[in-house]
Amino acid sequence: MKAPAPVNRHHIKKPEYKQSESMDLLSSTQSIIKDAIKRLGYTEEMYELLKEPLRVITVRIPVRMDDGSIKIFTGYRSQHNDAVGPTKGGVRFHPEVNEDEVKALSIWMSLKCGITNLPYGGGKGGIICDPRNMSFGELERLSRGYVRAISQIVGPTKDIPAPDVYTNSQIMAWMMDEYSRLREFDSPGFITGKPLVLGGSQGRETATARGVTICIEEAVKKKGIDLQGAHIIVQGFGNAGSFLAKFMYDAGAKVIGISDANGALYDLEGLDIPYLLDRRDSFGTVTNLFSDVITNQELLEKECDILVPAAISNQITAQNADRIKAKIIVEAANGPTTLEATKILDGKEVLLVPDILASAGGVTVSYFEWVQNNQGYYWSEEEVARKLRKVMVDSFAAIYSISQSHKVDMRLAAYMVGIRKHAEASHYRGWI
Ligand SMILES: NC(=O)C1=CN([C@@H]2O[C@H](COP(=O)(O)OP(=O)(O)OC[C@H]3O[C@@H](n4cnc5c(N)ncnc54)[C@H](O)[C@@H]3O)[C@@H](O)[C@H]2O)C=CC1
Ligand SMILES: O=C(O)CCC(=O)C(=O)O
Repeated sequence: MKAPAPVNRHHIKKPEYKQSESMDLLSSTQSIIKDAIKRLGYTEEMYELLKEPLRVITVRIPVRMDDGSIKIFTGYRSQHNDAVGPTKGGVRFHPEVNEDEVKALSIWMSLKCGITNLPYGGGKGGIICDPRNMSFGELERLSRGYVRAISQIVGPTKDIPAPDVYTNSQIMAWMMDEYSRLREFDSPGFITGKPLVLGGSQGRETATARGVTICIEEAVKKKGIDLQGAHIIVQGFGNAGSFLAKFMYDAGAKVIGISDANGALYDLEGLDIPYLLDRRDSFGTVTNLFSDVITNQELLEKECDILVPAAISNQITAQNADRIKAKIIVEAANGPTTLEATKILDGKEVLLVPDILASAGGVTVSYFEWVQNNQGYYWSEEEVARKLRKVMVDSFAAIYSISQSHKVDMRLAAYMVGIRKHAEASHYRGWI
């Protein structure tokens, strides 16, 4: 790895898509839900219920900017299905977030909670903004404004937000503080991913990466690969990607590539991950400190044993799937691989561990945080790690076994496991 050099932002090349390929996350997820519901023997009415969220709210949030002007931001909160219990899921701050994406993400949260057997349905939120160009004060006012705008439909027994792309424990703290000013019956269980001093859980910050790590450990056993010395590429160096890279480095694997929104670093000898972790900023950016960067798309196509997309959606498509050389892909990001690409990779016998399984460690420890908040009794990091491991190992085994017995790919198997609880609960409630 070369020493830091003057900033040289690499041009971000968008991935190419085939004309016929669907990049629409909502319609893609609906088509798999349809297949899963049918294979489980449920009716068309059940599909009609579960293919869309029960509730989606769009809000407009006026925020006083530092220059004195007022800017109006648009935000969303989507609640997929609350037959099992309150809805749960993160809030992303991103310039390209939109209503359909938030709807799809809330459906995926239901699937994750179904797979890990948490007493929740799925929820998700988003605000169209670019926090990288906003001050601390502007971000605080936006976070508080969002909570005021959605306060009627969220709460510790209704819908519990958490961090996602470009949001963090500080933003969760502001949101919790705003909620506690609005509601008489304050509870830290309104939101998870909080700082430890405000009722956060040990292990939540690293939970998504821990869950991905456990999936990698299970996947290499299936493929007969030794993790020690295995070559790993991680796309994204934020909460999910950076801790994952560190866990892989600590396990003796060789992390040969990492990336962020500006480009990618690649070194066949292995990157110095602790050095990079020390230098990344709070948005998971580090490559702008280097001059010898390649593009994200070039990185994805490099030879490796394990590829972990841990950034954004639609990165592996029908256009590049054929050129992907990894033997195992573990999806830390939500929706990084299109359906067409999933089929191509399955044909190449790549073991693909899907997002709704691989990234479920985050919501699992968020659930632990909510339980600890509700009982007012806090667990050690070891206890959280032990409980998380059991959930992830059992979930991986259940999905792998369904994929083998039904001769379907791991994604469809995960949908079959994840949707069942919501279908059953909706049925028992007499909705269908
Ligand atoms: N934080 C969590 O607990 C969970 C996160 N996830 C998913 O993991 C993924 C990453 O989330 P976090 O690490 O939390 O976000 P983050 O905001 O901490 O980091 C995002 C990373 O992606 C990079 N990135 C952004 N745009 C990019 C682009 N166009 N090309 C390449 N890289 C780009 C950023 O530079 C940064 O390194 C997302 O898909 C998120 O939904 C899934 C489950 C839980
Ligand atoms: O921690 C949570 O509740 C949700 C995490 C999340 O948004 C996700 O898994 O995509």
